[in-house]
Amino acid sequence: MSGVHLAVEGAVKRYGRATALAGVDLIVHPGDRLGLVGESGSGKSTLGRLLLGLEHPEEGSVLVDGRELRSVLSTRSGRLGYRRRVQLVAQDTSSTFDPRHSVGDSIMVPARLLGGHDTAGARAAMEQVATELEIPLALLDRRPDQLSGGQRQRMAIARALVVRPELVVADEVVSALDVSVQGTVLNLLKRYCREHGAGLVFISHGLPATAFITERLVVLYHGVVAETGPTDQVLEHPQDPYTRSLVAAYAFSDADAV
Ligand SMILES: Nc1ncnc2c1ncn2[C@@H]1O[C@H](COP(=O)(O)OP(=O)(O)OP(=O)(O)O)[C@@H](O)[C@H]1O
Repeated sequence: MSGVHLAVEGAVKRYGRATALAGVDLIVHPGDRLGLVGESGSGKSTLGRLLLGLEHPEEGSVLVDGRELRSVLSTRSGRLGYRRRVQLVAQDTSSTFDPRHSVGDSIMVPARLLGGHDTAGARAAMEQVATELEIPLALLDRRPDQLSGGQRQRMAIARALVVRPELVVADEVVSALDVSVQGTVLNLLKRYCREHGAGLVFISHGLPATAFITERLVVLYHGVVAETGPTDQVLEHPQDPYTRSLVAAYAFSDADAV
């Protein structure tokens, strides 16, 4: 796997009068496990959508392997290629799965469309990824409403990983889960990235989960990058006042939990 190199340069994104991103620079190297943290409204999800090419900046650019993402996505083959390489796992699994179909059927859609598998190949790819994610195969026949939140989240990860993406953008994927289930989901995601050399952009409010799974942190504050650096370094020696307050709150809630 060669890996995806993404560069965001001077990205500005506004929604009406709200400025979600006010000039953001960011590089995602192949195989990077990067955390995007910051308070609600700081622009994390917007930046994630820019990386996925679901939206484009009004100013500045997003480059994939040195090419403008917008132009890569302008052709059908470019879109399919990029969707195969870069996959989103969202928190809201209700939009990931069609309530009328089994989750297995939904997982086979990208396997066929993006992975190029026929039906038998898509089934084999699905069963392989389910096994990797420790999903009992019988659960694949269930509809989404017949699964627990944790099971559904794991299925959403399976749907993203079935095409063997080189980069996974995970937006608040564990925030709604019990702490015990969070650990399992984080471990499975981390294992995929390690075993396949895949990159990860992990968007989260939760510093403990982000610290566990990432190697580098980008702290967003009001649509700008307040601080960036190796995860351990940022958490142990935060330089920016906002990062300090974020880390202090984390240390406090950690002490609280003991
Ligand atoms: N589709 C949209 N329409 C209008 N405003 C939006 C839209 N998406 C984001 N915003 C605004 O842009 C700003 C950044 O939002 P964004 O969702 O990127 O932040 P976030 O850090 O991911 O927050 P959260 O953690 O709450 O998801 C906010 O002020 C938000 O209200």
